[in-house]
Amino acid sequence: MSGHGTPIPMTSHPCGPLTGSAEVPGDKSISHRSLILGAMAVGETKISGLLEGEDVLDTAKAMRAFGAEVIDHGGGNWSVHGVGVGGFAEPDQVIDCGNSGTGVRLIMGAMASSPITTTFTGDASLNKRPMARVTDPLALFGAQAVGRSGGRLPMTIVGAADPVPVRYEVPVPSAQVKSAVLLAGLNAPGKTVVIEKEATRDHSERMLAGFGAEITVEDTDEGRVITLTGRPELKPQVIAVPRDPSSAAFPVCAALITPGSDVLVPGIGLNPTRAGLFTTLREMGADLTYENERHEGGEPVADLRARYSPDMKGITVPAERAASMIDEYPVLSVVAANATGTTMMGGVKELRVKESDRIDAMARGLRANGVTVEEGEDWWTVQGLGIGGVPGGATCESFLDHRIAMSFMVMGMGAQKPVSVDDGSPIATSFPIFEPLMAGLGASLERA
Ligand SMILES: O=C(O)C1=C[C@@H](OP(=O)(O)O)[C@@H](O)[C@H](O)C1
Ligand SMILES: C=C(OP(=O)(O)O)C(=O)O
Repeated sequence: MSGHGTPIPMTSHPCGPLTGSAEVPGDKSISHRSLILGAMAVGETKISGLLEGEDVLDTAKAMRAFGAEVIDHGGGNWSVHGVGVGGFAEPDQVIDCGNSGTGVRLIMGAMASSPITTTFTGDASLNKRPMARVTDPLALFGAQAVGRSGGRLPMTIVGAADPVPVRYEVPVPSAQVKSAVLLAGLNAPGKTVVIEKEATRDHSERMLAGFGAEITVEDTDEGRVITLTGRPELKPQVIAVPRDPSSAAFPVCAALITPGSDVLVPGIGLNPTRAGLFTTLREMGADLTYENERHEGGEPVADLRARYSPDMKGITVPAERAASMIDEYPVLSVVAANATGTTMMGGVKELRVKESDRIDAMARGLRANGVTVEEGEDWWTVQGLGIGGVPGGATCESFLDHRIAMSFMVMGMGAQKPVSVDDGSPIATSFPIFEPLMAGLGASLERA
């Protein structure tokens, strides 16, 4: 798990064209959900293309601790023999979710309506992140939580012996909170209703329907209203995990800012609740096209083709697009530094409670490398220096945050001087093949 090991300092050198095909790993959000819902189904779920990053491996380990049989068949092929809704055993060990907010919050939801007690912990980053956003609604089901001050991990959840269904309006745009409530609702008799004012990624809703749960989604004046009927028997599924658009963002953005590049990123999930970055890049003038558009496993998929784009312009990113690209703002800010004019990113308060405070982490590293950044509580602007205009030459802190580390590695590829990070080890949480994949395209990454 990241944060427990030795830091890995890394440097990215300015490089020539990036070319070829970038086969990025499976989607992290869908991978977590496949394992968790597989563990709550009756029978064997088969998963191909699972992301074998540390975050997801920690979720696999947790599902074993709750009694599911989780088998790694090699090559991204996994099977999960589930124990059924309400069938979780009480783990006899602390559940360590490493660096993963998704892992810990979804698993808390999945166990909260069962009469078992579980203690959760994580690495130094996860143990700083807010958990009350999940334990508040879980208390409505009858679960109790005792954690550190400020609702932080380590934390013990005493699941509800007699859960009741709830109606809950999610106060922050968060698919993790929405999903935790839905997963808890699975073992509550009756209808659990979750309302979200802004649409967030909908993988849980899609996958619950796929597993045979009774779930409806309505767009109303109060927002998206999701209604789930509790105590279903979930039917095991065969799941092909699409490739992760949040990982695709790195080779795509690297190609846009590196002279002469032409990179194909095949088979990327383009669920509209996830594709905001690509829309934004196209609005900035990026030469980014969708080829071979198709549907796979109920999700829209395309091959992305990104070519060097010397004429990108700064834009105001619509605040209502934030949820559909929330993990992509760090790398977008690197592209913004290589565009002309100012890029304004508003409505992004959530960036401050990710693996790091991502506005602060990016602002520090961008400034150290010669880029002007202004920020407020829920917005930031990046002053573009034009293509190739980033001076570079400095070392950035990654704050145990994979997206920060990878974003600065991308920045180095198009900068005037190399860019370094103090610790690239968190990259393994979501994109374990980042270094060989980028090197295969022509990037020059070095471990110090
Ligand atoms: O549900 C999910 O799989 C995720 C939801 C998002 O978090 P929030 O729910 O905190 O916005 C996102 O940042 C995270 O990487 C994955
Ligand atoms: C925010 C992220 O993940 P998590 O919340 O699962 O730690 C991310 O992957 O960018």
